[in-house]
Amino acid sequence: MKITAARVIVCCPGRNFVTLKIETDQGLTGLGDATLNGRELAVASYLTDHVIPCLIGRDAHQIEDIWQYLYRGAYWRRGPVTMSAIAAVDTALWDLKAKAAGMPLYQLLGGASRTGVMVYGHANGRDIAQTVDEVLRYQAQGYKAIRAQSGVPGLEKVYGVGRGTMFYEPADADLPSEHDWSTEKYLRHTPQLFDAVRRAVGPDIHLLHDVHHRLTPIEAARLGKDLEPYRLFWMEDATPAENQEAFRLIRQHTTTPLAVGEVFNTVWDCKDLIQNQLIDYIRTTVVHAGGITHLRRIADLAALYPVRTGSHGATDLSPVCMGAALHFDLWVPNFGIQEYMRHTDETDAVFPHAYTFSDGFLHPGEATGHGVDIDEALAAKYPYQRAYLPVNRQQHDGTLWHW
Ligand SMILES: O=C(O)[C@@H](O)[C@@H](O)[C@H](O)[C@H](O)CO
Ligand SMILES: [Mg+2]
Repeated sequence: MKITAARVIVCCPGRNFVTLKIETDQGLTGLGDATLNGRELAVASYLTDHVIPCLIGRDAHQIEDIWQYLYRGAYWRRGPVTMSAIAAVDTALWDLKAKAAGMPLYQLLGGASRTGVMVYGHANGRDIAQTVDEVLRYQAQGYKAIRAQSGVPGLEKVYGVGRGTMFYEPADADLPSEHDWSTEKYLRHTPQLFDAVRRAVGPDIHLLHDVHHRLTPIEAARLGKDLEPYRLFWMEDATPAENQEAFRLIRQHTTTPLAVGEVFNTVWDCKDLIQNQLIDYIRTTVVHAGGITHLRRIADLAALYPVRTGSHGATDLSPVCMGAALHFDLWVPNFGIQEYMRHTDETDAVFPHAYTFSDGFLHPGEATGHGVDIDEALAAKYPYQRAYLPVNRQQHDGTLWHW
């Protein structure tokens, strides 16, 4: 099956998405997500100007060889732009191979290891009361796992709380908007949030929280200890993880499970975290960690320790990534949980898909391939609109901090 053409489709149905479409001489096409929030055009150019010329004429069935060619052959390895581009090619090729085999992607990976993919929803509120109401709303919809993020008294804007409650979209301006931050106010407030949430939902709902890289290791250790009475499923991105060793300090002080990795793009970013059992869940994704091919390698390393998967699934990962992720999640033996921030109706219309939600679980469906398509005519009605993620400054002196 020869690759005859490939093109990048950039669209903005409420937010920007970058999609790679690969065509073959057998009339089959494959899709891959290449969306990198706030840096979309960098990946679009990497694909169009540097990758696609090398794909034409290659055998689409040679997924591994093409992956190695694009990784080793780039010389400049790793990084979010390179690995998102490789991921898009890899995902499209797995889509093609499963379609050519006449089966859903999860069957090609090794079949279903579970009946469905447990997901967690995002309950966000401007304050504790509204966040509790949102958590109860998700519980009523059948979610078994719910992430809670709320505004912090004294801070105007914080991560995870957007305009309204149904959808949170962090890329909110033509140039980066500025948030203010106070670790002290956050550390005082968050245990109160989870005391109220746990009292409201009872003991059986999995509760999650995203610190979003904001704390130092010792501050993260303190928060982990303060949250222990509320039995979190995980505390995510407790501290920036370029220094993987930093998690050893957190690990020494708390039994609150730790998750990290949505910004990682190869196994090298998490090798030490996994091998030293400094985390419990690895959050790497199909779109940002080199596609299905590389994500399997990360999951296999994690399975030795035993670290489970908990892939990122925010609105800025397209339905193409979500579809492929669900096939991966249904198969992978050391599955933990899948984030499901949901997309808007206009996004879902551009990306028709086979996956379905029921009673707190997603299922990828039985369509061949990953089961997600793109309506190119509709996508063309939503041209790219530059949008940046915010930046964050310490409230007391304006120091640029982690967003
Ligand atoms: O866990 C999460 O969903 C967050 O960390 C994301 O919303 C993240 O802020 C965005 O994906 C960044 O583009
Ligand atoms: Mg996160």
